[in-house]
Amino acid sequence: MIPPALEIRGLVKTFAAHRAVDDIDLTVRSGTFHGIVGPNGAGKSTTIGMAVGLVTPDAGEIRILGHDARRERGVTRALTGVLPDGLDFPERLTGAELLRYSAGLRGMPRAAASDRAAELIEVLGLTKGAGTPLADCSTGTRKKLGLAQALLHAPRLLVLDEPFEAVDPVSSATIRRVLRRFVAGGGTCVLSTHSMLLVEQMCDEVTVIHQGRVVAAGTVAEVAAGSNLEDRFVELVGADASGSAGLDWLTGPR
Ligand SMILES: Nc1ncnc2c1ncn2[C@@H]1O[C@H](COP(=O)(O)OP(=O)(O)OP(=O)(O)O)[C@@H](O)[C@H]1O
Repeated sequence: MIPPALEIRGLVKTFAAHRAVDDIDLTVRSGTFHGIVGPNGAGKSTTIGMAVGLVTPDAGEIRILGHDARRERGVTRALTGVLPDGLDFPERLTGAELLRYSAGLRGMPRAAASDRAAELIEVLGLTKGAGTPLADCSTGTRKKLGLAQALLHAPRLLVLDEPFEAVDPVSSATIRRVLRRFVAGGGTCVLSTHSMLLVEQMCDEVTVIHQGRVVAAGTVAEVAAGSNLEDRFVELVGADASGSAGLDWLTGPR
């Protein structure tokens, strides 16, 4: 039996007195698209960061395709491609240099890395970004370069933190096609997003996180529970009427 692409048990992370991730369990089946959703500050990025080794957990177990992420760090790192929150890049490198640098860090043969990088640059519309220092690239271009970096070594598990944020609709359509082909070819993709439409269109399963805890998980239809996902999400994370009162200085007659 194929092990889950990602299996998280009892994950905990506390920042000062704030428990950002509070005993999270999460299973991502191999060969699926899995969405992680939750309001701002819910703990999505912290969970993803721990899953891929960028944030140290206080407690919990993480397995990637059956391998213990702590004890078999080299193996899990090779199996995983990551688009992290924040995109902390070496800012003086150009996009093409970033991809060469990443390939070098992963020990990829130079010729293969160069061919793959050229293809990713072409497919993702990164010709300009490839020759521009990262510091001078637009937010969307940086996102696409981050995605190219995550794909370059042909991982089996892709973990993407808000991959479509700031990306234009044409590039977004391209990225969706690439990701669908990746999953159709047996890969697994986990992504965090604020777009319920995206989850409905792309994901097989979804996990809803609220205040550091999983409040719902299952197929998109199961979580939506007969409603549309957006309405169900608002219900799950506590619908309120913020915005309908106050601000009279802004909304009243002048
Ligand atoms: N390095 C840190 N130091 C202190 N607090 C942190 C740190 N990283 C995250 N937090 C806090 O942990 C909580 C969860 O943050 P996280 O970024 O995981 O949420 P998120 O669900 O990804 O939010 P968003 O949708 O706004 O990106 C927040 O209250 C945040 O302020």
